[in-house]
Amino acid sequence: MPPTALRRRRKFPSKLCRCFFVSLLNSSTIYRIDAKAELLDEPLIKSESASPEAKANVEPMSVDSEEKASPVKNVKKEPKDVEDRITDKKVTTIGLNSTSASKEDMENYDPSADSYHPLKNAYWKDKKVTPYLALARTFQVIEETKGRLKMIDTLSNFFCSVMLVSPEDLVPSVYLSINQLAPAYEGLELGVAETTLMKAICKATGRNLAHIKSQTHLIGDLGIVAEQSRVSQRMMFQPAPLNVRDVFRKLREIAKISGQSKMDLVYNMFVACRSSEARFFIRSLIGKLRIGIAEQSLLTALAIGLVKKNHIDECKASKVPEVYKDEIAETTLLLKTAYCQCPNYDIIIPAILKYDIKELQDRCPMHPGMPLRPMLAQPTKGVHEVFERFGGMQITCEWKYDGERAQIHRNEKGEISIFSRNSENNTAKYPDLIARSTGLLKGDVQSYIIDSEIVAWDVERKQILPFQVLSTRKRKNVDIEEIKVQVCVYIFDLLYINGTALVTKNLSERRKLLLEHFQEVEGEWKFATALDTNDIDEVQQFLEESIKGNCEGLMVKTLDEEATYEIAKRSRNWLKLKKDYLSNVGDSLDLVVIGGYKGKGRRTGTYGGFLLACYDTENEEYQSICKIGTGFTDEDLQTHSEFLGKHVTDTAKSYYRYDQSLEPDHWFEPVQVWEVKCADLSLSPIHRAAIGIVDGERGISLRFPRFIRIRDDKNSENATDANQVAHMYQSQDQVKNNQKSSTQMEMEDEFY
Ligand SMILES: Nc1ncnc2c1ncn2[C@@H]1O[C@H](COP(=O)(O)OP(=O)(O)OP(=O)(O)O)[C@@H](O)[C@H]1O
Ligand SMILES: [Mg+2]
Ligand SMILES: [Mg+2]
Repeated sequence: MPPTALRRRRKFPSKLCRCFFVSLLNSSTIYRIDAKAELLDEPLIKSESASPEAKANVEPMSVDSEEKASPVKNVKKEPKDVEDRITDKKVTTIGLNSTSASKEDMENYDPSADSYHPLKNAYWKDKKVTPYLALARTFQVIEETKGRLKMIDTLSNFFCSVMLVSPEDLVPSVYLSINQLAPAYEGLELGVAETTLMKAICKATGRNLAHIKSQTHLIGDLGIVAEQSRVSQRMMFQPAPLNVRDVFRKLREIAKISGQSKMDLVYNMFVACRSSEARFFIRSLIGKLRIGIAEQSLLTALAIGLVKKNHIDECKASKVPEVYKDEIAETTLLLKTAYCQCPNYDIIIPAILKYDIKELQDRCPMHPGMPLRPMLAQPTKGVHEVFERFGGMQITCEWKYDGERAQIHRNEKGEISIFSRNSENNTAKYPDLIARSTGLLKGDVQSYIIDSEIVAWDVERKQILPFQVLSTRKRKNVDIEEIKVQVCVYIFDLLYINGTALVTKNLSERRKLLLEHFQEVEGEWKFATALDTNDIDEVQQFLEESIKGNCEGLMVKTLDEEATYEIAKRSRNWLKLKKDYLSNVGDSLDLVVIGGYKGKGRRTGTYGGFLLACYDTENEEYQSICKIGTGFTDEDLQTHSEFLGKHVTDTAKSYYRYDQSLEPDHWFEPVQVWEVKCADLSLSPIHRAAIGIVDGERGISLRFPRFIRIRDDKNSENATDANQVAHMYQSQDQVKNNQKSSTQMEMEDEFY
């Protein structure tokens, strides 16, 4: 079955549309806001000698002490006097054009409510500056939400409000929602040590360090401890309320400075935090927001927010949800596609606000220095399958090198950047490549982007070394003098040259330009060994040669037809043919470790087994696929236990799908990906991988899974996708032949 036929219908747009419509239709409420109440949002001074009138307008000094780490939905009733100030006096009824925010609006801010109206409920609309509190409350409700669709809808409501009333805050709001300070590839990290934060919290709240430490140990979250500690905070001056753009600016500043001034800045910001702001400010600094919003959810939320914004005025009963469903799906696709070639919100967001979404791809072009999502390949299990797929199309076979994918960029200034498969900036890892990069050029080359594989190289024997050798190379702060593992780069594609993107050209043209502008240097820069042939025996022989040449097998690619470079796609125009998978599964899987089982016997003191999951990109959830206890050395288990022990969570994440019978001793955050091989894939009554694709009730599990290695170059959203799992299951011979063996009960590994 072709992979497209495996795709389930996307469920979420219609549900989201429903939420959207409910929220728009319920939005005719008339709001009562006290004109005076806006004063409550200003910086206030507590003064014992203040006049009674003055006092009436002053936020009580104890406001923090009244705030609890309570969910937004259980908003505490204000004391009568405050309530009076908001509602009793000078009550004015206003509609859409309200100009002032009431404390009530602020306290009740809940973008997850069915009645939420992105314009009417954006209580900051008169000031046009987004309060950090609105974002923190959004995070708070998202954290309490179970379903991913609802989480995304909530975030889209907030984004829509920002787009409508304070659009210049959209960039910082987006970065804060995924806890980044800049595009991921710039690698700007906060790096504030937990003890520094604890000290700042102590100083601000008067609590002692031992207390904060023990609370953090107990609760497992310094963010919550920080929020609760603020109950004891007393101060003469209530600092000005925080807003999104200042918080973002300050976080960037914090990332760039060190020592006492860093500590002071953290302290000053923390003191100004109100209610849940403290929780999320501290979590941002730690680097774990814990709201479960990652890149794909964020992009979906942005797209939905954009559609909501575009229809904010015209949403009448005459507009049927179906109309929006398609628009949401199209907008999401266009946005995600543009993001693959331009993963930079500083560029994308102003463009979506200014131009039609259909222009986005042209408005945000690729350019050197900014990684694009690499094209990926489909696994196959034999030369015959390759020929079945490609029919009469002209193909080329290239050796498949087993190293690390590298997208190498040179901009007009001559600066070189190297990006991993996962678009991480690996430039600092390869100073040796940068030093010798001019040797590669032939003729007039100012800028380029090449696609390649870096492999470890034995300089004396002049041969490729296994991946394991490359993985021992230092990752950061590499000093060129101290490099022990030499590397050679095997180039297989050219995506950009001298200001022109080549991704829409065919491989044969791209290859021609590659050979025209670049040259090989022995043991440093090589073109991937290739053979253009449509002869099945020659392909078979070339495969054998590639194995003798220390490669994994072949990559088979179309040359002229259907041969463009498909950014971010797992394309059927690139097939991988791996020697050791020719007869069974076709490929290894890259799975996320979501739980650990305590070891027994020899494995006491470490985890003895783990629960693994694949990633379902459509529902954005992790689905259990197998338990694993094989393939680990004692040292591996030690390393895994130490690392994963730092990422234990109290309960399973709301976006983990598993059967109760699999409940591990510890759940983990989805932080690590492992490459795993298995004997085959079978239908499972317990596991949830690809559930609903192949079978409505049963998922798919791996039989005899074996740990191969950690995939540092993949994050958990790059793990093997549910559709890939389904495809691998379907491609097995026994399934194809409809034999019953695939329905046998799973055989789990023993962990002892
Ligand atoms: N000639 C080549 N053309 C393309 N890719 C190559 C070539 N030689 C080696 N590679 C590497 O092979 C990879 C594809 O196969 P591999 O099984 O290693 O993928 P992966 O990194 O595990 O990702 P996935 O399993 O998600 O496809 C490419 O990403 C690239 O790093
Ligand atoms: Mg590889
Ligand atoms: Mg792989």
